[in-house]
Amino acid sequence: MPDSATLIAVPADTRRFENYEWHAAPSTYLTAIMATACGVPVIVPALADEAAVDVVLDRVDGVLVTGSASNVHPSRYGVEPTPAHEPFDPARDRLTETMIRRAIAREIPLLAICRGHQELNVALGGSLATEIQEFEGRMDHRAPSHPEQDGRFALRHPVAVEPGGRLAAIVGTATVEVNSLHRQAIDRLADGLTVEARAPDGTVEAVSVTNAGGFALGLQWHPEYWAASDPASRAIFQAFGEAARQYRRAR
Ligand SMILES: N[C@@H](CCC(=O)NCCCC(=O)O)C(=O)O
Repeated sequence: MPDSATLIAVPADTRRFENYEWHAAPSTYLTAIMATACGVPVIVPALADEAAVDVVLDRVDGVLVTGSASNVHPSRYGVEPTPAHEPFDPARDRLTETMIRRAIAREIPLLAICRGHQELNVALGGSLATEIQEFEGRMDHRAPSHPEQDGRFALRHPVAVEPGGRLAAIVGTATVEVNSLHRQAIDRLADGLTVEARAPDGTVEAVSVTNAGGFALGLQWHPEYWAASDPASRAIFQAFGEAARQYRRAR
């Protein structure tokens, strides 16, 4: 049951269809916010400038940065763009960079998923690697080719959770089985981030903001997809919702 007083900002992707440009977010994230975090999602268009982001952040209790098929523009982490880095969404890049930095500065609870996890690293000065499946010793983290979304999310791999870390305190287990739908990953970890979980090939699967006063997590996988059924995914969304309610009560 959503608590109508707890608002979660969700920065939008831009998409073009039916001859219009849309600012949108996938419903899997919005549903997990409502049903499991028990908050109300507020999609923020990728038109918002810095002043508008501040106005939004004055009114929300959490920020959830979604995954996306698009990639962070490599110029944001000092790399020349190549066709392998495409597709891009520069409007989203601008919005999320501002929103992530400001949410952290204000200690607003932050949950950054997949592209969001990568954006968190870039916003704090880290870099990304692309086509990681082509690197020696790395796994293929891309989604299986399948006509149904359940099939694309079906392939699981384990991640080892750092003992004593912030993620470990939420999921309560040494490993979690995660889905995997990405071809980029953290390369240089930003100063200010702590690794919370890794895949068997060393890929950074989860991070926290080291000095964050509250909830500030990035996850390379998609807990939103299984938030209703998988205990670790549910625990992550419940902890995020609880952090947002605490933030609302405190402000
Ligand atoms: N584009 C980045 C981030 C991956 C990501 O956010 N995936 C979300 C799911 C998209 C889908 O449904 O395929 C990368 O590839 O690493």
